[in-house]
Amino acid sequence: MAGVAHGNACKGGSLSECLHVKSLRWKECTLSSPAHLRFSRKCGHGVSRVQATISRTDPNPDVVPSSPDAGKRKHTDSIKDEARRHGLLEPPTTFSAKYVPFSPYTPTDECYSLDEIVYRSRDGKLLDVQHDMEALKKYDSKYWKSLFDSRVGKTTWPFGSGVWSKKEWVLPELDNDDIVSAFEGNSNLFWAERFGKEMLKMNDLWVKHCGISHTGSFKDLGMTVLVSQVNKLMKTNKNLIGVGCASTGDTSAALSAYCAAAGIPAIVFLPANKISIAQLVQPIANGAIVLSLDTDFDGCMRLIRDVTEQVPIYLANSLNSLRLEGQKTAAIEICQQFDWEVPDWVIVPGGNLGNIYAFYKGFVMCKELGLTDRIPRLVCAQAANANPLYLHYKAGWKNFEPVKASPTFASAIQIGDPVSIDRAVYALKNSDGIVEEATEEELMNAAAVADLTGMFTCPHTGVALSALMKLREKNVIGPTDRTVVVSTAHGLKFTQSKIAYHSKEITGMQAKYANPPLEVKADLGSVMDALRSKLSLAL
Ligand SMILES: Cc1ncc(COP(=O)(O)O)c(C=O)c1O
Ligand SMILES: N[C@@H](CCOP(=O)(O)O)C(=O)O
Repeated sequence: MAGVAHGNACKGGSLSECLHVKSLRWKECTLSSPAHLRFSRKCGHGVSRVQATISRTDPNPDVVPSSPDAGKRKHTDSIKDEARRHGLLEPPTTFSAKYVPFSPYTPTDECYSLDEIVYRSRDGKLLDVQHDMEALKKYDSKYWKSLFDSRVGKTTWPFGSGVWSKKEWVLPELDNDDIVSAFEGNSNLFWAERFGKEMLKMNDLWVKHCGISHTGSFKDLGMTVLVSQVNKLMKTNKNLIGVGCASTGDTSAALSAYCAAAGIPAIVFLPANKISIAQLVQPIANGAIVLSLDTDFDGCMRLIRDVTEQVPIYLANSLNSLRLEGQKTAAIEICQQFDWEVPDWVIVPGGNLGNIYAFYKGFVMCKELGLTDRIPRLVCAQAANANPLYLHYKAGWKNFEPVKASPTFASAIQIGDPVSIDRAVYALKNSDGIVEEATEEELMNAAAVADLTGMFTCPHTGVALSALMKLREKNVIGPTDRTVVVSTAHGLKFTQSKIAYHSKEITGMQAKYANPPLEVKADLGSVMDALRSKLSLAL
C-alpha cells in the first residue's frame, strides 16, 4: 500500500491530534497501530504539519531510515547523538504536568510549574505532581500498552530505562537531552515458587526485585527523575549549588550516583553509625559531601529541611513529589509484566512512606487510562521498632503520633516521623489496604528463609515477607491470590546483619534458619566427616 504524506499548515486544532511524532520511533508507530496510524509531525501549532497514513509495509520516509543501515548508530555517535538524529530529544508538546497541593478531599486551584523550587503548598501541605489526564486519555489503552511494550529491552535514549519508557506519564515536558539515567527500572519479577509453595502453600507469589538496580535500591527510580529535573534547572537557575538529602543509606546512594553522573554536587546527611557500611561507602565513592551526624534519620531530615530553606540546595527526599513520579513506574511495570493483569495484593515495606503512595499512584494511573480494570489491595509493612503507621492504623486512623524509632536491622526504615504520612493513609484507605508489623526476629527469619529458597533479601524485604506470612496465616491472603512482595534493596547492602544472624551472634535471637560455615581441617578425613554430618549419605 502506498504511503500518503501531505504537507499541511497547522490549522491550530486540538494539540491532542498533533501527537509529537518525533518522540515515537517508526517501530513504536507500527506497533501502536497494526494497520494505519494517522499522525501529525512537528506541529506545536504554527509550525508546518505533515499528516500521513502509514502502514507496516509502507513506511513514511520522513520517519524511518530509508536503508537498512540508516538507522544504525554511526561509530562516532553516542546514543544521545543517535536519538538527536532520529528527532527523539525534544519532548512532546502534547502532555504536561504541574505541582498541586496534596489535598484530595478539598481540591484547590493552587498550582506550580515543575520548574519552580517548591516543596509545600501555601498552607504547608505536601505537593503532588498532577498530569493532564485528559490529554493522556486521548490515546487509548492499546496505544499506551504497545508504546510501553515496544520500549522494553532497548538502549534507545532515554526510553530503554524502565522509568523513561513511561516518560509521557512521568515528566512529559522534560527535554530528553537533560535526562540523567542509568537505564534503571525494568527490574525482574521473581516467581517465588519454592518460598510460596513450601512456606505458605501459595502458587502465585512474586517478588519485585527493585533492589537489583544501579545503586542497589528502588531509590534509583525516583532519583533519575529528580536529578534530571535539577539538571535542567541548573542551566537556568545559576544560583542552585547542589542537591541534598537526609538518608538512612539508600536515598543518599542514589542521589550521589546520579549527581556524579551529571557532574552536580551532592550533599548527604547521614545518621552516624545507623547505616550499613556498604551504604556509607556509596556516597563517599561517588564524591558526595557526606555529613555523618550524631542524630537519627528524623534529626537529619529536620536539618536538611532547615538547610535547604536557607541555601539554594535542592531537596531530594521524597517530600519532593518529583521522586514519586519515578517510583510509581514500578507499579506500572508490575501490571505490564503480568500482561496488564492486576495482582490481588502488593506488599511494600514502609519508612518515610513515599513509596506506598507512589505504588498507589502508578496503579491508579493504569486504571484511569484504561490499561487495567482495578487496583490491588496494598499492604504497608513496618518494623515493630519503627511503627508509627501501624499504630495509627490500629487506632482506626485517629490522631497520628510520631514515635521515637528504635534501632532495627531494617535500618533504612528506622523512621519515626514519616514525611508522607498523609499520602500513605490516603493510599491505604483507597486501596482497602492493611498495615502489618514485624519484630526483629520475625523479619530476620523471613529474610533468611527466603534466602534459603534462592533469593538474597534485605531486612526490609524481610519485613514485607513477614507481613505476608502473618496475613497468610490468618487467611486474609488466600492460597491462590496473586501476590507481589516488593523487595526494596539488594541484600548485598546488608551483609553485616546477615553474617551476625548466620553466626548466631544476635543477642536474644534464636536464628532458626542460621547456616554457619563449618570450620574444617584441610585433610580428606575431616572433609569427609564434615560432609557426612551434613548429608545423609553413606560416604
Ligand atoms: C530499602 C528500603 N526499603 C524501604 C524503604 C521505605 O520506603 P519509604 O520511605 O518510601 O516508605 C526505604 C526508605 O525509606 C528503604 O531504603
Ligand atoms: N530509606 C530512605 C529514607 C528517606 O526516604 P526518602 O524516600 O524520603 O528519601 C533512605 O534511604 O534514605
